[in-house]
Amino acid sequence: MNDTQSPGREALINAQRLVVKIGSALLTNDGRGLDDAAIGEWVDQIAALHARGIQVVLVSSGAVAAGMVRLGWRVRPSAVHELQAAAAVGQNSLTECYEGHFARHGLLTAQILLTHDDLSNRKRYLNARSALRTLVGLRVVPVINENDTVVTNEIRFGDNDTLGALVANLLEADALVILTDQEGLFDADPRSNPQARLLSEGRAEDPRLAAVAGGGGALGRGGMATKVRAAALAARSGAVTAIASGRQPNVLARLIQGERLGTLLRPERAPIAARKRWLAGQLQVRGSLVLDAGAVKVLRKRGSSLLPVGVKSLSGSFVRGDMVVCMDEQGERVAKGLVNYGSNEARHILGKPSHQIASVLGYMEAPELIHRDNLIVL
Ligand SMILES: Nc1ncnc2c1ncn2[C@@H]1O[C@H](COP(=O)(O)OP(=O)(O)O)[C@@H](O)[C@H]1O
Ligand SMILES: N[C@@H](CCC(=O)OP(=O)(O)O)C(=O)O
Repeated sequence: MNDTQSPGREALINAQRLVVKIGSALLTNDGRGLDDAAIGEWVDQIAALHARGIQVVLVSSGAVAAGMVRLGWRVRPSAVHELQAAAAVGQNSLTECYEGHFARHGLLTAQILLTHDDLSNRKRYLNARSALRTLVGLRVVPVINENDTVVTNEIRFGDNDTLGALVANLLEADALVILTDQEGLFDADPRSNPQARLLSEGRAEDPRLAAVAGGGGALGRGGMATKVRAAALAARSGAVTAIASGRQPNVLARLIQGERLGTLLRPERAPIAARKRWLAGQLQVRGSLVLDAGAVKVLRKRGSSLLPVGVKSLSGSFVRGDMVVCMDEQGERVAKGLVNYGSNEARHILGKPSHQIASVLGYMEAPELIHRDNLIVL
């Protein structure tokens, strides 16, 4: 750890998968339309993380604000149909803007518009999850927003903080980074309290945070209240949340280096424990593996990862990232976990030592079939 690193920020330093949310307050040049230069800089930062092998999924607001400018509207409408129209016009500009900037780095983007239904309906949730995982695996940067044009008032997330947290859950991201127009969460709204002090760290589920977090500005929607709630949601799957200013130079890389920037809100449980709890409750089982006695023993006694060498047979049809159940040779359930290889690939490597994976499959995704962080012993 170097001088600028702060203890407690290890979860960010080690993050392999990030959800970065950029808010309307930041994206839209004080209501003058999308801030193309600023967007270009965030894209440069995301591309730099990407080049280091860190997966980044972007949740970007700004459609309504950009659409308003294109339509020549000076005041944000309150009628839902007008907001929907503005979002439809503005989403085009937003997509175009990101696509152009990511193309400078040779990166593809994918536009994903989600509604509440997509994440609460089990089937659509799993579809969204596998589409996002596939895109990330293809090294495409997903750019997500709420599908404002088809949602009605009652079901809309409204703010993208909540959407960002749900996406962090969906992808079991290590961290949710919320970039906004303030340095972080203060002990009072700094717009109305110049004496307000920045809170550097806290627990995502601390009930006292809700009391200090107020509403949003003219362009943004949720303010800090929704960011604090988003941190609690993200914590359910073990993600830490950082709330920081998008105007800080190189903010993403600095956060990932562990620099004490913005506000860090940590999950109650250790990330791995929270993540396992989440995994246990959330995912549909797609297949099963039969383990030999040695593998059963190390899973139960040492909490080890499951290597292909300890697996005797498999059934079901699953893809990388799906949940499977592990059983002993007598049919007793031993563990559940997320596989690193789909059933078609896994079949070829069962019973084989990990150093042979690359020669059998032509590539190696990981030496283990299920990593211990993704494994729940039953
Ligand atoms: N305790 C607080 N600390 C910091 N900002 C706060 C706090 N309470 C309310 N706010 C307001 O939240 C705003 C950021 O939220 P919002 O306008 O929704 O932005 P975004 O579009 O980035 O989500 C700030 O500009 C600030 O006025
Ligand atoms: N989906 C909306 C985003 C709503 C919004 O402004 O959210 P936030 O940035 O969280 O305050 C849009 O693109 O305009």
